[in-house]
Amino acid sequence: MPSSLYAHVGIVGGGAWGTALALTAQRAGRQVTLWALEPEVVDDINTARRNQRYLPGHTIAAGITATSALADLASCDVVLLVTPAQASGAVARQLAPLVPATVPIVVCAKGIEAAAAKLMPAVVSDALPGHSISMLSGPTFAEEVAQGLPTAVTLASPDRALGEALAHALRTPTFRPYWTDDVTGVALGGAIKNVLAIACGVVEGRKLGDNARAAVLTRGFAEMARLGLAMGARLETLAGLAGLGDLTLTCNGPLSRNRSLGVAVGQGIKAADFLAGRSSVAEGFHTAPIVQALAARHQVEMPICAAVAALLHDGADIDDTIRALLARPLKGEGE
Ligand SMILES: NC(=O)c1ccc[n+]([C@@H]2O[C@H](COP(=O)([O-])OP(=O)(O)OC[C@H]3O[C@@H](n4cnc5c(N)ncnc54)[C@H](O)[C@@H]3O)[C@@H](O)[C@H]2O)c1
Ligand SMILES: O=P(O)(O)OC[C@H](O)CO
Repeated sequence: MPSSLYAHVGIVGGGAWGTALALTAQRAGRQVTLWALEPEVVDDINTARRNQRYLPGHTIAAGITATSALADLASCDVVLLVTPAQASGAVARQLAPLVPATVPIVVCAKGIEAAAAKLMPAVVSDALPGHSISMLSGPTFAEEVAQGLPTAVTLASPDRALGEALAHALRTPTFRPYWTDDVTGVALGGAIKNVLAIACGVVEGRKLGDNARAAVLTRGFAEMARLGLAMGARLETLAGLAGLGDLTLTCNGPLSRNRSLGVAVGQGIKAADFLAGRSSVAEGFHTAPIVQALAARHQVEMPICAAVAALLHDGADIDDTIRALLARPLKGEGE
């Protein structure tokens, strides 16, 4: 019996993930209104029942209506914000006069805003004062979710009852949300795993071996945990679906755009050249330097993330960077 709460779900963002979440919400028995930036995506969904540009190969069910007008989300019971991190603040500010403050917002972007080095919940809360801001994250390749393959996510809400109600509203037989009140942990885990997935991609592209990938993943998680604890996140969240779970998926799964960027960089291709002409987002590219700023602010060491930022943004030599990482002074594992 589907939950009767949150019967009408608004989704902002017609990319791969917004579209997969629209399919999920519809399967969960919701009426769905999906806002997309590109008029041709709106038209493709409403007329051909597909999103050829961002999620080809899936039929968009009739219960999903696409729109170019954010005002059409005014009557939704909940809004999922599924735009890239760097665009989410601006889009949320456009929503402010349109959507009543009683409507909860669920942020699904995995990044950190560059301008103020702020996590997504703070960015969206500034833009939409009075709204309750939740985060949905976890190991979720849009393609697999769209196929209806089994997937578990974390839904973080400041209010436990809200998180529980949203989880029930979005659950399907194959989409299983767990709830938590650790919004910071979920926001941070989803952002940092993208940077570490680029690092694992570099290992792959440079043919450094499976040992090296396991080392990067594990020591990368130590970096995530260090910053997370300094920022008030809980270790159980970082070790959960939105942290370690997503890190494992993205570092190993060939579907990851972040990992693919890292593979290209490891093969000697410049990040800018790899990303040129792509309309899909690799959030870790933007997140890497911001993580550096946060690490400095909170006085924690994050050498793998720093190496990724240097490779992507400072033109650092790849072999020198790898050598320097390995040559760092030895230390105790828990230090
Ligand atoms: N694709 C996935 O498997 C997946 C899974 C979980 C989370 N996410 C996260 O969801 C977010 C969206 O990613 P995606 O994969 O759906 O996108 P995508 O790469 O498929 O497409 C890019 C999207 O960004 C939109 N966009 C670009 N500039 C914009 C702007 N200025 N204002 C509004 N929209 C703009 C485009 O219209 C398009 O919808 C990212 O933070 C990503 O990390 C993605
Ligand atoms: O393709 P990526 O690297 O953006 O990863 C997609 C999702 O975040 C995986 O959970």
